[in-house]
Amino acid sequence: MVVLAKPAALEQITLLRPPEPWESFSGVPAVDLSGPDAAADVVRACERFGFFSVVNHGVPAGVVDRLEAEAVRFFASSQAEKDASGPADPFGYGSKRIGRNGDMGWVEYLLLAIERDTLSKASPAPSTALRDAINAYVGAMRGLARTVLEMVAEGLGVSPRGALADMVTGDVASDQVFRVNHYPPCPLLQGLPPNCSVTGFGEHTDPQLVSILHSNGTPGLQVALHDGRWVSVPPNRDAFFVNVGDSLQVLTNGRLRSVRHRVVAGNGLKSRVSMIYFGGPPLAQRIAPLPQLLAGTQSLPLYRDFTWGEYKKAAYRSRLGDNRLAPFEAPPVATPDADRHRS
Ligand SMILES: C=C1C[C@]23C[C@@]1(O)CC[C@H]2[C@@]12CC[C@H](O)[C@@](C)(C(=O)O1)[C@H]2[C@@H]3C(=O)O
Ligand SMILES: O=C(O)CCC(=O)C(=O)O
Ligand SMILES: [Fe+2]
Repeated sequence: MVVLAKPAALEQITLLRPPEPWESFSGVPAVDLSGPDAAADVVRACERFGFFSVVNHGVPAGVVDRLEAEAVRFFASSQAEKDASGPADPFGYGSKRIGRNGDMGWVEYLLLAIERDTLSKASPAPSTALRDAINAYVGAMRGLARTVLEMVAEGLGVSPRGALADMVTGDVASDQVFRVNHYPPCPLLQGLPPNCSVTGFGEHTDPQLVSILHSNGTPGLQVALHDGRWVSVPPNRDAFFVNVGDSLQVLTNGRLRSVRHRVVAGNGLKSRVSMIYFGGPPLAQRIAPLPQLLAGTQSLPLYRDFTWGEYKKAAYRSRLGDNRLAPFEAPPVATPDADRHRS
């Protein structure tokens, strides 16, 4: 049988989205990390949205600006130069294909593995300047991830305060990933109504504990609220955005829920550039509802125990939009009432 490759133009047309209202959401919680109530504010934001921005975070603007400038330089280089760092499998330069299972987006990216606080030697090194800028940035993101996870533990009453943070930034080498995404303006949208868009990065949840995102001033990120409504997140160059990931959902037995999010590329002239640090634990880390959060409550564990390595393997076999936690949910407990109905 001859299998015909899907023509590129067709692939692009399937990324076109029907016109939709772009409701810019003013309700994204902004947590002041230097404030006295930061821990409680972080937990409240995680419970309500699984998503929030942080300000007064202590990350020098120069670290962010330097990486953004190097990233822009990399994506502006020739296709042959970029392809020399690819294909992303999973690490390296990728264009339009996201993951290995058929997902596509109007995006090009660098996906890189981090070892402790530097770019892994196995990751491609596009240029020394980019590598140095990434290392400085990732060092800052590890610090921010630590602060946020310590605040989550404190706000939830989990001790020690470093219990969650140590999973990502502790002594044992953890599974951290770093991604720089570039969403160029899409020529398919020229001449279409202004509320038309293309899928930049399809809807999904992040598998790790937390992800920390920064973007330039171009909008495009949308998050799903708990009532299912999708809203656009106004960009803020001075802030970082934090996503609760699937693993933190399990560790907190569903009290914090991972946020579904996506990126749409609109009809504007400006590219969107985003950089995201994904804080995952060591492969052998057991992921299960924390006993401290179950003690003294009527709650049963909603998930069975698994290791991050098992979850990651399953995640990388899934499609972007899949509910990756469903196969890890605990089987329903038989109650006398349920038994009566069965007999
Ligand atoms: C389609 C996929 C891309 C992804 C691996 C997966 O099979 C499902 C999860 C995806 C995701 C989403 C968050 C991060 O961007 C990412 C690096 C991750 O850890 O999980 C991507 C994966 C990827 O791009 O390879
Ligand atoms: O590029 C963005 O703003 C978000 C991308 C994203 O969600 C991801 O890479 O997992
Ligand atoms: Fe994501």
